[in-house]
Amino acid sequence: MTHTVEKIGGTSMSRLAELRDTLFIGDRATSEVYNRVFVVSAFAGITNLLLEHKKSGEPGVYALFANDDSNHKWQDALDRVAEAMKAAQSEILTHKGDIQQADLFVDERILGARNCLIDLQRLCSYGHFRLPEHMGHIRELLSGLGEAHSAFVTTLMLQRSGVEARFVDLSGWRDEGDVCLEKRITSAFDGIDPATEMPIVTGYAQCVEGLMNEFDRGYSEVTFSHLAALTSAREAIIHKEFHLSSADPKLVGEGAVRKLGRTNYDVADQLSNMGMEAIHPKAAKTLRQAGVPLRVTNAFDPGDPGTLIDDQPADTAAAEIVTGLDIVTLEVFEQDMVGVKGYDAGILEILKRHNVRIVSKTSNANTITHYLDASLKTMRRVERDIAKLFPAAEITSRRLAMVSVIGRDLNGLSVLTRGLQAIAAAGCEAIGASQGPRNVDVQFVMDRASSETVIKALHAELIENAPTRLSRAA
Ligand SMILES: Nc1ncnc2c1ncn2[C@@H]1O[C@H](COP(=O)(O)OP(=O)(O)O)[C@@H](O)[C@H]1O
Ligand SMILES: N[C@@H](CC(=O)OP(=O)(O)O)C(=O)O
Repeated sequence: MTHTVEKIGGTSMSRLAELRDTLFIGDRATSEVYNRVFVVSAFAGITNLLLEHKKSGEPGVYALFANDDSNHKWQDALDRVAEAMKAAQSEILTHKGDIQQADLFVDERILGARNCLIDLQRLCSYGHFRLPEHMGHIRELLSGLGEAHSAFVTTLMLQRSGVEARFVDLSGWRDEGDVCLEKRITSAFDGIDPATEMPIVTGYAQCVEGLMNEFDRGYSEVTFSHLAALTSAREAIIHKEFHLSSADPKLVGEGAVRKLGRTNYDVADQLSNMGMEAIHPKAAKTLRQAGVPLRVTNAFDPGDPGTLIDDQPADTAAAEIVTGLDIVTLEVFEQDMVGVKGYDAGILEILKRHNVRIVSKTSNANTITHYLDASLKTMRRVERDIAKLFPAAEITSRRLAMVSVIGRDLNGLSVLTRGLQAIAAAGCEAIGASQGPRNVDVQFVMDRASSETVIKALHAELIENAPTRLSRAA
């Protein structure tokens, strides 16, 4: 096969009209327009409204429906989704006929979802049917609305510009079959010839495994990687709003950050652990196993080759990325812990039960500290369960931040020492710091209020001042 499979994230999707003139068409000859399959995310913010906010946890339709205290709340939230979808498409579509078609599409899908949820509530008012058993399906149904919408709008926009674009809806809308992810993708691609048409594929794919159930947020990269692997793509490409850079350009400055020319899956894994999702870890695995090379590019800089991600080690040691994450530390202190086994296992079991993501951990004789990515509401439940299991323990949760310095090879760079000095010189305090013997990341923990200053200070010390061979971002 000679085609590529290319994914566009939500932030970039919201600038779709610009993408038409750079990524999709630009100054390409007709022959260069095709042999590219696009997988799209929902427009920025839509999945947050449908499910819950990815960062703040603010409830969307799903979360409101799940704690259904009043019928109005989730219904109003669904209305807000429709409004946001229509607002997004009005920025992109210019032809009246297209806008009308897209409005109808939104109305039809939102009405369908609304009816489905109402019917389910009615059914579950009978004792034999339990709402909790269906929540997984509801989450799947709602997720799919966002990507179906964005793919539909993208197709309309491209067709209006003369591209043979084809809407490929993997969301299973009103579909009867129970199919696995592989079948869902391969049967949708039956009869599609990427050489003569451009498939615009929904980032959500309905399947018996349940995409949300298995992979949760960031699922569009899972669809993307499977599609690339199953169709033996020449290359899998993720288009982002910026070049994959040594730090967030919005925070450190576009002029100060460096573009990553190349990195490996080890670094990509550390980035997703820090919530940065350079690529979903499960998606990286699929591509790695299928031997499909991965590239991350700036969607708005089409002439640039971007960052190649493979499984190769670095030629020279270097700090590559500085990135931060708000975390909650869970400290369990018990004097009797010293020399006794089983405390850690007990805590882990509780964290697993509450589905809490562990970012990192440290322990000593009588204290186990987990650095977690969790809401305070979940933390209260976790603390309650730990108190029940270890009644004599002192349990403390604190809202802090973690900043991590990541690179394929950090050996010999004294990242920990230089990092602590840079943090102190910037007038901040490191509450914790850790580095493992494998030396691909060094983590610093501090107050949330100082995390941005720390990112800038570490970036200046370890990347801007480093004599690396990374090139500057254009
Ligand atoms: N190291 C980094 N390199 C590039 N962008 C980064 C980095 N860290 C954070 N970002 C931020 O990530 C944001 C979203 O990136 P992107 O992956 O394009 O989102 P999406 O998947 O929603 O399209 C950008 O607006 C940028 O500010
Ligand atoms: N919009 C979905 C799917 C996705 O993966 O989006 P993005 O590519 O913008 O992370 C989500 O937020 O989970």
